[in-house]
Amino acid sequence: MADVIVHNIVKTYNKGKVKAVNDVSFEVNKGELFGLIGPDGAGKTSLFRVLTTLLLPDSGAASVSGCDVVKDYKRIRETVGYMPGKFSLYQDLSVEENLNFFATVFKTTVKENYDLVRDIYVQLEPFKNRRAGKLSGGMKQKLALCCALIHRPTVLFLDEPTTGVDVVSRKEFWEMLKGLRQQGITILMSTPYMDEATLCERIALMQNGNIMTIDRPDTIIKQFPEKLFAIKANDMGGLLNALRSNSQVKSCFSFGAFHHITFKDSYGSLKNEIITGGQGPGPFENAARYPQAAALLHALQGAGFKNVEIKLITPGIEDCFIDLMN
Ligand SMILES: Nc1ncnc2c1ncn2[C@@H]1O[C@H](COP(=O)(O)OP(=O)(O)OP(=O)(O)O)[C@@H](O)[C@H]1O
Repeated sequence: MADVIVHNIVKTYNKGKVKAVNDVSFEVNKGELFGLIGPDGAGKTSLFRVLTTLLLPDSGAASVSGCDVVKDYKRIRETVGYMPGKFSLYQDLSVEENLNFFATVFKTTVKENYDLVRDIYVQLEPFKNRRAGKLSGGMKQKLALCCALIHRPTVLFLDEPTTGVDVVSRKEFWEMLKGLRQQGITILMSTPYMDEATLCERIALMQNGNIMTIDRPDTIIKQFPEKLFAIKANDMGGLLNALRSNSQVKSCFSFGAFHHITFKDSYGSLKNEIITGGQGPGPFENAARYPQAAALLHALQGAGFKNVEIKLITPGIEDCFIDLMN
């Protein structure tokens, strides 16, 4: 059953000049962990603000736990939890005071719902008298999550909860979300980090106010339409230029230690073969099977590149995102 229903929502700013959310529709099932994945400016915050009744949509309809975001806004405010992207707790109040404050606003007590936040709050307890403004980024994030949960929401909206947080805290945060899902809370979270996409049950890839695709992360990856290769050499800057001007290369993007490329010829009968895993580092081996990759290797070596390495890889969500954008 759908807990969040979004139907043709449009949200514009500046008298329609900026289209932040462009006719977006999707549903989030009860108890699901759903990710809205997209870069800055994609429209994630605007959509969250519509769903949490902080902004009115220009058109379209949406409901959360059966309540309409316009007509039933009071009910939604009582039943959902919202952790905004910007830290929005009271910096001058202590950890404990912030939590008590949010519990009181929602006409409940910390004691009443402590079981829901206990696993998170125990990590904050040693600092319970510290002012929120003096907490580390990871601790602020945990406190904000506790405050968003303290009234036992049915749906939790988390707007970029891991942005600007260190890697260890990000990992811990995802562990906490798994725990919350076991409690049956529906979670809708947004993130600009593509690597977090695979931690969600389903994701929507969003760009310029539009949803490009919605599905399970592994399904989106399987739908990547080409063979993808990772390539590196001694001169990565020169390699990028060489690849982008090579007539056989269809797309080329820099991905950390490698560049990712696809070829114009998708290898005919191999096109629909599912790639099950990366083939590990090492020189490109199967020249007969992938003649264009072998030819490219040869051409690059001929052009003076050293230590050229090409390997067939499984695409990641970022590869899929770039492919859908083009
Ligand atoms: N109050 C506003 N007035 C005018 N334009 C706005 C306003 N808020 C957002 N926008 C614009 O709407 C578009 C979508 O912004 P939004 O904040 O919803 O995206 P986002 O994906 O959450 O990105 P970010 O992480 O940067 O917040 C952007 O072009 C942004 O500049």
